[in-house]
Amino acid sequence: MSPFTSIPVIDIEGLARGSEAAIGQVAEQIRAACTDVGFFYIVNHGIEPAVIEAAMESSREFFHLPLEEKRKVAAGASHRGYNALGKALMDGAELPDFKEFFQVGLELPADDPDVLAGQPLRGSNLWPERPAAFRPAMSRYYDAIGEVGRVLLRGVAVSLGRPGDFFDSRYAKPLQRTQVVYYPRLTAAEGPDRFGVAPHSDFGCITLLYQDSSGGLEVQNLTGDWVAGPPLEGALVINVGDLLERWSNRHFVSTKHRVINRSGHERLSIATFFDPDYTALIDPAELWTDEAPLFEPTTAGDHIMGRIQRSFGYGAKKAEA
Ligand SMILES: O=C(O)CCC(=O)C(=O)O
Ligand SMILES: [Fe+2]
Repeated sequence: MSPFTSIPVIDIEGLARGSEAAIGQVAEQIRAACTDVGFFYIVNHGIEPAVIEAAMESSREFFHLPLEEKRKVAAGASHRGYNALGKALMDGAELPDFKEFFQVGLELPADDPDVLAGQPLRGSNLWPERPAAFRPAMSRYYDAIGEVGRVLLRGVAVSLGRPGDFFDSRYAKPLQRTQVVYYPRLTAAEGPDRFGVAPHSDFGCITLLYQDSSGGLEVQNLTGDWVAGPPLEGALVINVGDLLERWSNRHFVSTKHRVINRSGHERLSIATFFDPDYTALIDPAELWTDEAPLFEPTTAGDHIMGRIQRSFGYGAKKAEA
């Protein structure tokens, strides 16, 4: 397999409305991209541009507020809300990521059994008072991108030789974490190469990313070269995370990537980690049955919490720098 030099583009229209043959064609492209690259763009995903623009605009306004104001919705144990500069340290990185971010999760009622049982990552979202449009705009985006995630997983299931609804029962109350990420303009103090996000692979199954026009996302191929993942009009960037790599018995690759904001101005992106239910069993023997499994079964929640605890100390460790 030769190392990739660009990221494929897949038109997913057939997944949402197409015939079995159309779904099969998209699934074939998804399979190739997940096997060889671990990254691909999707077009014709069906999200209205106005939904994306409203989320981006109100997020930009939020990040421009004074720090004291943003800190009123600082993230704590539930991992929802605002994270200031210095709060995220990728595994193995020397410096914390040069970014701020705000995280939204699945809204569950207080009497939901998982909430009552104290399941990690569950609970209510934290919403800032200002800007007033932030909550409705982010909630709409959250729902819309979750729908794209579901459609996409249909293609992923078929690409793995499973029925299109294979993932549905594993995504009843998904650990969908949607993060707006704000990368400040780099100044001389940081230097031109400071990582907005240090090289890492994503923790979960599937990530869906919208990025503004700044550029700066780079993806590492097998020979170690960094390949640009520039913004593409109307497209989302999709990538495989470690949990899907594990579930697929390493047939799908979770590719390292990084962000350096070389644009000379601020950069904004919205990353959605579309992951299964906390208790969903991740067993390669179930998804890839014709060979010996390389990994023990685990649950989505155990895997993701383990990774989150290594990267986010919420003040308890060196990420505070
Ligand atoms: O902002 C981006 O373009 C990518 C962010 C990313 O890789 C992450 O948050 O895991
Ligand atoms: Fe990432």
